[in-house]
Amino acid sequence: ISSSLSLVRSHDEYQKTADWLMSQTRHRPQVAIICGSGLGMLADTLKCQDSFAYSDIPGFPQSTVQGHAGRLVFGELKGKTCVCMQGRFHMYEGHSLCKTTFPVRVFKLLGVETLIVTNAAGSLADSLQPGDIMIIKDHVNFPGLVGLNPLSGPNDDKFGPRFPAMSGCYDKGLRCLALDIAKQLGVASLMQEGVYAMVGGPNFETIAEARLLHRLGVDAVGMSTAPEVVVATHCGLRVFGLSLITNKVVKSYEDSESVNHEGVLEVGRLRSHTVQQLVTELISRMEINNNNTINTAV
Ligand SMILES: O=P(O)(O)O[C@@H]1C[C@H](O)[C@@H](CO)O1
Ligand SMILES: Nc1nc2[nH]cnc2c(=O)[nH]1
Repeated sequence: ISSSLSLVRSHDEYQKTADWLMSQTRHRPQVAIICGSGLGMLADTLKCQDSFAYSDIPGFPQSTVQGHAGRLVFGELKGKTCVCMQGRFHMYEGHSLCKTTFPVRVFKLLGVETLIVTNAAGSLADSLQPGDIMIIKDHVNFPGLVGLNPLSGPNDDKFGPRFPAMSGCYDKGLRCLALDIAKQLGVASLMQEGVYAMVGGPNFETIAEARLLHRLGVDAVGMSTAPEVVVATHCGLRVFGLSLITNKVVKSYEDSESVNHEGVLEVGRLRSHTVQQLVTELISRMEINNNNTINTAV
């Protein structure tokens, strides 16, 4: 914990990255999307793209995980300006939590109002099958519960309060809208709301851990998302989250199946079209209050 505190970033560092991006693209995004494992294709739907390798963006961390391309893509989607992270940062890669959430505050400084987080997750709920899409209603931030929190360290009042509330951090209006869209697209049978839990990873769960999470009321488990949502909520972003269920978490000693990352990516490919349709329609129909779209001076 003490080593992660020493890695806290200053407001200037976030601002420098935001200023650099604003000097390189005319897009002024209203919506940010973070793509989970195997879900990088969400960026393909953006028109008039400007894209940047993470390695070229000052201050940006680097992706090290297969299925996370490491590219930031700006573009237009159904009349809204978006920025999409093709690849996120995970605690298990060795990044501090400030680093894993660094882009979220940069998005805030770019004028983003709504954050869409996506991830690949294993299901604990019997009602969730591989290929289903879970709208995240709430989360359990296991690392956060024991003090591994991206907001640890001195609070930056310019971003938000010392003690932010987290009840209601997944916007109810957007969740209802997504369920409505699922009905219209004819994919309602694939979708339900549920509780996501973040564990540290990188190993998948033991059977005893899976049983514990199930008894605690967790519907799906993964290795990301919660820190990004905590930081986004702290700085006042509206959040929508979805988990693509890529596997069932093994809960029985009689079950000989086991999960692997290639299988996780494969389900992402199989469901890419549906996830793209849902996110596109959601962005199209969501109301945005700011008119942050394009800067003609760049
Ligand atoms: O970035 P996400 O949370 O989608 O990635 C999940 C969790 C691990 O990083 C990986 C395991 O296959 O997928
Ligand atoms: N922790 C965890 N993360 C995942 N990401 C995709 N599937 C899983 C899983 O079963 N467990």
